[in-house]
Amino acid sequence: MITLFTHIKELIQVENSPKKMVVGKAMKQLPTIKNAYLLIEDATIIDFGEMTNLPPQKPDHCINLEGQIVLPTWCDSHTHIVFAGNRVQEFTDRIHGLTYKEIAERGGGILNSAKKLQQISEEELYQQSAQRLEEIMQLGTGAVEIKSGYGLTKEAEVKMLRVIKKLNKNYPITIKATFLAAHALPLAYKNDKKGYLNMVIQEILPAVAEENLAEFVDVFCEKGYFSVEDTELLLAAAKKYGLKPKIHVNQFHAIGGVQSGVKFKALSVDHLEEMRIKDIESLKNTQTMPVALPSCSYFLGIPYTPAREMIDAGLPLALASDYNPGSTPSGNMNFVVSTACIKMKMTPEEAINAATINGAYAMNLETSLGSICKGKKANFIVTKQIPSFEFIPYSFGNHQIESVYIEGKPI
Ligand SMILES: N=CN[C@@H](CCC(=O)O)C(=O)O
Ligand SMILES: [Zn+2]
Repeated sequence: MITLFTHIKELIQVENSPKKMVVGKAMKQLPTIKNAYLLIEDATIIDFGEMTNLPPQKPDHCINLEGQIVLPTWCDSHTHIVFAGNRVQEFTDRIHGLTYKEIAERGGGILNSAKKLQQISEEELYQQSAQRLEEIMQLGTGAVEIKSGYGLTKEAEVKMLRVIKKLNKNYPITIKATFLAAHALPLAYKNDKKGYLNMVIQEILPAVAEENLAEFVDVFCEKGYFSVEDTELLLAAAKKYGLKPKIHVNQFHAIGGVQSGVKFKALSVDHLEEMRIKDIESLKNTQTMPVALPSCSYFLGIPYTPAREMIDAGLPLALASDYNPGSTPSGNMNFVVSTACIKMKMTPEEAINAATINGAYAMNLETSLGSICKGKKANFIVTKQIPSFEFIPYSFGNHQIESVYIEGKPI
């Protein structure tokens, strides 16, 4: 079926041939076409251009989008949306003065989520997670990465990853799975980190690979969680199974995780709230995408990733939500883009590049998503009637979405 969208006020993030990512100064450029048309066939973009150049067409459907803007759906490259219940109690504890670290040391935090997740059935976990997935699709997300890491036992990690696989099968949104058993040290291994890492490497990793449950591997490389040495041990083991690293680094402390990421050719290094000059230097001229998670900084009241410094130094940057029950109970990429502009001083052009094409790269999806390009998936957002694309981040806390198309169909 062929659908033609006409009189689009502005078609955002267009490209003639797919690029890998947008880097440094180039992030200020956001290619657009005013008064545009967009032609899709089933799930694929087949043409676009200026209305004045529209070739004669006999589409099955024709939709007039006068006054409305069209942009690619958000590519959210870092989430933990498969989780059980919530951690609202910790939210109020933090208001009363406890820190994220203190809560974790009391057995709250990731271990609290792991306990909840271990207790519920795969079906119940699927239902809760599907609800979150539907919610983010309505908010304009058309591709998402989801991590394990609230299981922390073989059974529960595999349960999480099977839920991710089932979501991928049942929903049109593109989903990538990441294996994150090294997210926290479970109570059963409280004084035996080596034992836990051995168990992850010898028992869980082969099971995950056997069922083909993940494409990426992640480690929470942080003081009090996993050291650089632990991280490298795990990345090396995962490499044997073909899992590419996407790792949590520099959230609270800069301990060398960025350098490990670069050394192991990580697809991305994520968080980066604490960046030293040498961390920025290490990322230059590499294939590793730095990923900022501004909603996490907002919710925890921790520093924002120094986006300005990083982009001005010539690095690319992607933006993602980090949707999870502890540090970011929100998967709203519209809010992420606004917050990046307001708090990190990214321009709207930079933020949109970061949340579309660079996010796609951080999931290995840049050839099929992240821009309006012939042959790419017809995943796009149609806005309400708004004055300009800058209005999207400007109107923070609201969203300007009228409809979301995933694989060519409105959802
Ligand atoms: N920092 C590690 N992992 C998650 C939070 C996990 C949690 O608190 O449940 C994050 O990316 O912020
Ligand atoms: Zn995370």
